[in-house]
Amino acid sequence: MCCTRREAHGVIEVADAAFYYDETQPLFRDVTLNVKKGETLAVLGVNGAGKTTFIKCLMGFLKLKSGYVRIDGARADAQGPSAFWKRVSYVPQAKYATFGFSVTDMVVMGLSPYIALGSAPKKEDYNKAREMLGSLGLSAIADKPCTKISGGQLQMVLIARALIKKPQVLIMDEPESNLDMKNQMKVLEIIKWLNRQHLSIIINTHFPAHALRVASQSLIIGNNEHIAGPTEHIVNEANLEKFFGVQSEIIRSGHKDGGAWGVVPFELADPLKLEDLKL
Ligand SMILES: Nc1ncnc2c1ncn2[C@@H]1O[C@H](COP(=O)(O)OP(=O)(O)OP(=O)(O)O)[C@@H](O)[C@H]1O
Repeated sequence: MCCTRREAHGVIEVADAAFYYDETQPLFRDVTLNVKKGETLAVLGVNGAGKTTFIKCLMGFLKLKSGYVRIDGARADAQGPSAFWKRVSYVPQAKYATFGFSVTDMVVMGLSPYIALGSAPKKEDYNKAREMLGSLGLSAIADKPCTKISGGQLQMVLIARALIKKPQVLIMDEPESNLDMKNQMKVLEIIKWLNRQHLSIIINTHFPAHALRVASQSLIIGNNEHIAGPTEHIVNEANLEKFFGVQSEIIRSGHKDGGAWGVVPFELADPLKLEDLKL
């Protein structure tokens, strides 16, 4: 059966991508991958490996040193910001809010590519925002200032802000890192549901089990090398030891919805020398 060019080549195409801050220490090079419609790619790697840098390059916040990114068939660096941000939503790592916008105002801001410059949001925009907050179980904090909610609540609000404009592509930087167990599950459920709505998603994550659960493809960025491919080939015990220096056991539960995964780390490949620590 025939398919559209986008389905064949991916909604997000990355070709031969390379980036460094310091030329002698490239963070990644020759990264080539395709994320198709309705697929999730998980990006993993140790702290400082370059995961955030990679997604900043995808969104044009940083310019690749070589290679290119295509979103929906068009070079990302050739699309105007308005066209680009109608297609793509970004959920940054939520630490704390510095501006005291209300939660509802923050979510309405997600519609900014559709609100003409100098115009105020309409009543229907606020209604959409309240509906989105309701769907994510956040109605109780709708009127609070973002400076007075927790880091995890802010993370969920930023997800609501990203989804309100109905993007084709969602890029999330460690969306579950700040969240309690239930909210982590909510984020994973949201990702799977969005895939079923044909969104293409990239998440940076520190949870290999989450990659196994929601991502059909994974990229692990390491020191001087990377690997990418189907998640079950990439996120395995050998690669967790190689790229993270941790010996672990991967366990699959018999959960009804495609299975849930557990990654049990049991030993550092390079143990700490705590006997040298003078307390
Ligand atoms: N603006 C910058 N200038 C120079 N070096 C930077 C800059 N931003 C980040 N780096 C360095 O680039 C490397 C990759 O950083 P990045 O934030 O992409 O890592 P990460 O994999 O997302 O880490 P984490 O898991 O800790 O969030 C780190 O060594 C970091 O110190």
